[in-house]
Amino acid sequence: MDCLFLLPIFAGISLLVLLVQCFGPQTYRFVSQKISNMRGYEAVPVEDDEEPEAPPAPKTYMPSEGLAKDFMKRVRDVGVVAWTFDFFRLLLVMTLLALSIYATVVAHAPALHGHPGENQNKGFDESGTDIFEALRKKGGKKHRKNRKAKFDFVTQEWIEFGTTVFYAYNLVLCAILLGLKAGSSIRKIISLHLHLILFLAWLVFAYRDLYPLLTRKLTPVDVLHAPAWLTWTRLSLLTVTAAVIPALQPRRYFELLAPRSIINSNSQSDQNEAPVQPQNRAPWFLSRFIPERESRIEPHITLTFAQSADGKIAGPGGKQVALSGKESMLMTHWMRSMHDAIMIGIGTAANDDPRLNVRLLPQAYQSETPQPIVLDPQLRLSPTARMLQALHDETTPHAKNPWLLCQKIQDWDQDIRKRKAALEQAGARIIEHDMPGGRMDLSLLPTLLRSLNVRSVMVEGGASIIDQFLVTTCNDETGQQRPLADCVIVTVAPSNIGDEGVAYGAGKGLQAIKSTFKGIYAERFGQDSVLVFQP
Ligand SMILES: NC(=O)C1=CN([C@@H]2O[C@H](COP(=O)(O)OP(=O)(O)OC[C@H]3O[C@@H](n4cnc5c(N)ncnc54)[C@H](O)[C@@H]3O)[C@@H](O)[C@H]2O)C=CC1
Ligand SMILES: Nc1nc(O)c(N)c(N[C@@H]2O[C@H](COP(=O)(O)O)[C@@H](O)[C@H]2O)n1
Repeated sequence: MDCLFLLPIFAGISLLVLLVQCFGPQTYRFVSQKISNMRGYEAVPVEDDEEPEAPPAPKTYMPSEGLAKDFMKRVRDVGVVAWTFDFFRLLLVMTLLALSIYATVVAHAPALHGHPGENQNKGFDESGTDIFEALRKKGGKKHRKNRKAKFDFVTQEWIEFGTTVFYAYNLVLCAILLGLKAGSSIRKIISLHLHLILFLAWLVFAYRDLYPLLTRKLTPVDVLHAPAWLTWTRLSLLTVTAAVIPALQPRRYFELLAPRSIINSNSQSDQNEAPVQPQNRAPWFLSRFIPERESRIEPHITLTFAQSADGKIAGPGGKQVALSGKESMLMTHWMRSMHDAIMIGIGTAANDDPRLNVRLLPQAYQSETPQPIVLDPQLRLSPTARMLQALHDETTPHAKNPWLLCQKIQDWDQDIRKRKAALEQAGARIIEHDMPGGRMDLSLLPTLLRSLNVRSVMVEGGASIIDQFLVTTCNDETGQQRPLADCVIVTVAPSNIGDEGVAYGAGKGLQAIKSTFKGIYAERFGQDSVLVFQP
């Protein structure tokens, strides 16, 4: 079999794998949710007069600023240079596709070279490149009468047709890539597929046409079937597409080579300090405990917070304290960027007025801002909260409309309804949930997250939320009980707050974590120790 037949096979395998990678986890989640719903109905009989739960409100996206501006924003997110490389690759693949169509037609025109086999020893007849003449003959009256003959491809025609299909598939992937968000998992997957199959195609062509040049007896295979200029043009373009572009295209993590600017951008007082390197480790350190988005099937829950050496998370009266140093704070922002959502209790939202964004990361990562979720049973969040104001601030274009999880609305008085209207007006999305006694049963959180299409959440406190996450369990896929949090990441600062500070875990601090989770890792970030616990 001719090894060029491998090209459409590569495209077919890539398409299948791509479909599994893109839709496999969703399908699994959908099926397992249906199964757990069915199980739930068996265990808890639904009362007759119970209202069926309303479907979740449609997703709120950042408002469009017009096609041109949205497009420029997307290009800036990906990086102008990286995007230009992608665009250049699209043009090259388009040219390769056109040349393959041309080669198919050449192979289809017997006037040019007859059956490929006939030319095997003498090479392609360069004088016969009047393709239009050849086509005219091929598509003549006699030929049209016999429709069947039109599809009567010889091997060489099938080979070129397969190559055309291969490039058409690559062209579709290149075009999709141009429109995808920076850092999205689907962008990473498609990019990997493109790199891999184009490189494999290059290997096949190199074996056919370059390897013979190193021998004394062999002739480049494709020169036997097509004009030499066509063979060498295709090989050169493919070399640029499959080898030069992937080698030269800037990668996102390159920016980490300039850590000093990232760290100092936020603080004047750091100017005279010696350069520090450890923050470079943050994404790699965290990736050991926080799975990649595309590999998540069940929602991943990370519980995280900072504490003083004496186990306090805030000062007297709940006063917010900057416990994390700049290195561990940067690590926390990396952690935020690695989750779909970030969740806090309304106590923290009211007390700290947090922004919950990734502002310490380089520009290219700003689009990785997680979805803010506030557990706010009575809708106490202020409509002027910073996370709502950010929606109307030009300097924070990636701010996401916060979701407020509140109790079901039927018994609500006029005041709460007014607050709801004001919060919605300010950009919040209100999600109602059963909260008997004003508390949501947190063991149902994975189910709720699945229904909201959230694959991972970083829970950032405060005290009451931390306490609940340390003791709540839920069912895993096999029905076994397991801790709700998949991992607990604690930044321990080398300072004491004193007895008046806000404690967690009934005052036991790290001991409370250790009773359920095993300490598995400790890493220094600047002056702070970051401890990781898993069940
Ligand atoms: N050092 C750190 O890393 C952090 C420190 N903090 C500190 O924590 C303090 C705030 O802690 P808290 O007052 O305990 O507030 P919190 O943030 O834990 O929120 C408590 C409120 O959330 C709601 N809530 C709690 N559990 C719920 C449930 N299961 N279902 C529905 N709603 C629920 C209730 O309304 C409750 O009053 C602040 O002083 C803040 O500075 C907060 C976050 C991180
Ligand atoms: N990692 C960490 N270190 C500290 O020292 C902290 N005080 C906190 N607090 C959490 O971060 C929120 C503030 O977020 P923004 O900086 O405004 O984005 C605060 O509400 C706490 O959840 N965390």
